[in-house]
Amino acid sequence: MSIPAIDPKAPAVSLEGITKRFGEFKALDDVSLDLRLGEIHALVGENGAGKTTLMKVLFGAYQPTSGRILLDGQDVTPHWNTRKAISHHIGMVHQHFSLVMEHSVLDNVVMPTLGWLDLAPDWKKFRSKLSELQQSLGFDLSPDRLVGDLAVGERQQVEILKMLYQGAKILILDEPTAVLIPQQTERLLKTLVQLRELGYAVILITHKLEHATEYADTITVLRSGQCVATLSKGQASTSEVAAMMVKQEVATVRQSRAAQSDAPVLELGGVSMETSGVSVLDRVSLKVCRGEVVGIAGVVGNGQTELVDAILGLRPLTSGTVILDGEDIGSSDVLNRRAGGIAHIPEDRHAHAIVGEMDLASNFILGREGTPKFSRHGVLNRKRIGEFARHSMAEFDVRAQSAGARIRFLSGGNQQKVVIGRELSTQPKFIIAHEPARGLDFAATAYVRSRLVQAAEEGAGVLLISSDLDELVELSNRILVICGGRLVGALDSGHYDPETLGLLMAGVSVEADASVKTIEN
Ligand SMILES: Nc1ncnc2c1ncn2[C@@H]1O[C@H](COP(=O)(O)OP(=O)(O)OP(=O)(O)O)[C@@H](O)[C@H]1O
Repeated sequence: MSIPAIDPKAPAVSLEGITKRFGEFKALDDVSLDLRLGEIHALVGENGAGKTTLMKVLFGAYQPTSGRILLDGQDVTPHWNTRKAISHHIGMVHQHFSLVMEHSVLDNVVMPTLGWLDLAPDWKKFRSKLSELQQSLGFDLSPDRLVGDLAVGERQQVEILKMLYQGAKILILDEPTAVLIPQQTERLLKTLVQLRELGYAVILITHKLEHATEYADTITVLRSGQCVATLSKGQASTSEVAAMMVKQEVATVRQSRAAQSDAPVLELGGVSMETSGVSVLDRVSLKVCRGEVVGIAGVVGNGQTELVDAILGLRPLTSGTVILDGEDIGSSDVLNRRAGGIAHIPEDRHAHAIVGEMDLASNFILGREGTPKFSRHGVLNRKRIGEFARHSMAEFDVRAQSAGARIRFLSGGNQQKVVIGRELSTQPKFIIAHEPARGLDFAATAYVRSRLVQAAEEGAGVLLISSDLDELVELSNRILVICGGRLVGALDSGHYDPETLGLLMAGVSVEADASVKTIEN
């Protein structure tokens, strides 16, 4: 029997007329997409456009309501599921990694491939196979390290290794750069290009449109569950793709123009913190005044999370003072600090900001259930909570079926908008915004940034902690640089030189002019 030649141009996967309903709601409406081996295919669209849902259909996590999934021309739709998808060489890295933190890199990569009957697994062989795989990708993870001890970029490498080890040739990555710092992002994109050269097909769900226009061979644009364009490389510019994605006007973002007062709304004096005897914050002193946005730049893991914990009262200080609006709040607990006017947009919404099983309305008032606005004599005023939620949904453009929908069924970006809406609607004196635009599409990002500036102009002080330098430069009236738990530099607006910022972030001392203050403790 002769072996049929494979046409490299033929689609490896075709999704034909996929419709997906959740109850009455149509998340996907007759969407088609062809994916070829040896291509990077970007999938772009606003928050809630249906990108993840479409890929979950391909990965077998959702059954389509109608439409067909074709692999090499064969209809595999009936009873399609994740197990079958993996056996047909399809792999997916979700927005939230599915790794076992207490297990090693080797265990995480190999275990999913072991069956119940593998009574004497050959770990030596697995180890060398993993090592070969790492070499071919230029990864250098110790197989014995616990995944819980790895940085987020390294965990993502484990997810990629896991997919490839399982034999995936069609790789789906859902917003892989959302959690990465710029250097890691560049690294990941290089890996994807390398995989394309090796003949793999990569589907890249992304809000970074420049990544789509620069790296993808094909771009599919989704809007409100429909495919509005399929573009070849070079066919559209980043701003043209952006225009295809949105219906509404995109907010313009600029720095706060509020008259800068000298009265600090938040003041830290010599704040230090230790974890198991190791210094994680070292004599941090800073002031945030009403009307200003102060940016904190730093490589992730240099004390940003601890800084937030110190301000919120989540962990004890070894020394130092925390003053809110002239009042020493060092001995107040978290609830009292929040009641005193601190709002917090946390970096990890799943761990710290939403309760997935609760509905949207309950999430909109989380932490304020007991206030007179929403309850009386311990009984929740459901009508008022519902009205408040519907009003907030409209104001913050949260797209969901209703205020009664469980929040875990919302798209990632819409969940983030709920958190931001909840925190800003308390008219706080001081806002800690930690990676506020993570997972948001570009229009929502612009909107959230403009709302933070608006909050500052209305009199709040904002501390913006971000790994996105563009965001810091765009919004901050001043930028402070944190490295190794210490503030090491302060830059004034108009003097944000990326090179100086990068050097300070890396802990390298710089020759500074008057606009850059290096901070010596
Ligand atoms: N299991 C589910 N039940 C109900 N509705 C759902 C479910 N999964 C997704 N949806 C809805 O389908 C729509 C599309 O969601 P999806 O997660 O695919 O969007 P997305 O384009 O990936 O957005 P984002 O960029 O914010 O991640 C959203 O309105 C979401 O609320």
